[in-house]
Amino acid sequence: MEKLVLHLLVNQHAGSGRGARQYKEVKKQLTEKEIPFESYLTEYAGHEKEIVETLLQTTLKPYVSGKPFNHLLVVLGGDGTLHEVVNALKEYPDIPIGYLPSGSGNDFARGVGVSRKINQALEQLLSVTQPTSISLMQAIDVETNDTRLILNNVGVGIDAKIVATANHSKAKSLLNQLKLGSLSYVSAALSSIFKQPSFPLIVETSTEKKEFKKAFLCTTTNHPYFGGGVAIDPTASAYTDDIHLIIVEKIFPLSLAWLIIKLFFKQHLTSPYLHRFVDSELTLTCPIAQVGQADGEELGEQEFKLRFKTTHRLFWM
Ligand SMILES: Nc1ncnc2c1ncn2[C@@H]1O[C@H](COP(=O)(O)OP(=O)(O)OP(=O)(O)O)[C@@H](O)[C@H]1O
Repeated sequence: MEKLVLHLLVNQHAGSGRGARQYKEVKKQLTEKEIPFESYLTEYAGHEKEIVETLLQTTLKPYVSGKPFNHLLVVLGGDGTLHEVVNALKEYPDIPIGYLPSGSGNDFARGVGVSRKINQALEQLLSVTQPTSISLMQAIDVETNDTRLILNNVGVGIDAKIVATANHSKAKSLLNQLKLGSLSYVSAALSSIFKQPSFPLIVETSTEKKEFKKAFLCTTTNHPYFGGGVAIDPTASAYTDDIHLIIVEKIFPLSLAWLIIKLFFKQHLTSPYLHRFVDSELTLTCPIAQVGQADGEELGEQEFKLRFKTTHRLFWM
């Protein structure tokens, strides 16, 4: 039987340089184990798509059970890099993707159970013999019909502001060097939380329509984690078709502080200030411009009308 060739798509800048260090370790391990591999290093944001398009023409094939499968695409980077690759392969859900998390937050790895220790993640990857189907969200812009695949979550309001603050903070790089990348989201949260205004929001599920006049946090999630390991909905799972939406309305600072404490102890879902919707399909309308984020990538400030559905793709895990 031919050996599986790994095609490593690497963002060396992920996790403020963690990607480069982990790539070195992975190369060493693969060479020692005599596992054949090719590397493709991203040189700029968006380069992932071009690399994937070239590989699609030359190398990548869908997985068919019982047939030889010789070339595996493996992403080494953070959630943002994986998001780009998954979207570049939107039309090819049967081409499996392996993943070695090297970002700051690594929420997808947490959500699907991939180790955030590089050697263990590599061991996990190399022990896989057949791919697993994982549920992703589709975020469809109702006006334009543009569709993005989402690994983790889409946020409007405070979590998007936290993502933007973390992405541009000098502390992120320092905290990543100290292997405390997740804390960059905590420090961004502390500096953004009292600046975020409330905004109106309309939620439509298959059974109800609800309007919020003063929403503050609005996160649609595919699995429990956002913001580098905060379990925003501990009951969500990337192995089911349910989409979980969490909304928190603007409340007094003391009540908010109490809710945040409960969040860290995973006791927040029972709070009267928190609204939770679970459905296989839902629509979210924010009629005034707000900041948004998708898998930690900034969507800028805009009005949102998004329909969420689920879909599946194969991962080598
Ligand atoms: N060579 C590169 N130079 C600059 N940006 C890059 C490069 N390669 C990829 N990118 C972009 O960098 C962005 C962030 O990458 P990624 O999310 O993987 O790392 P991170 O932000 O450190 O991790 P996390 O999302 O877990 O916090 C992505 O949008 C990706 O497309």
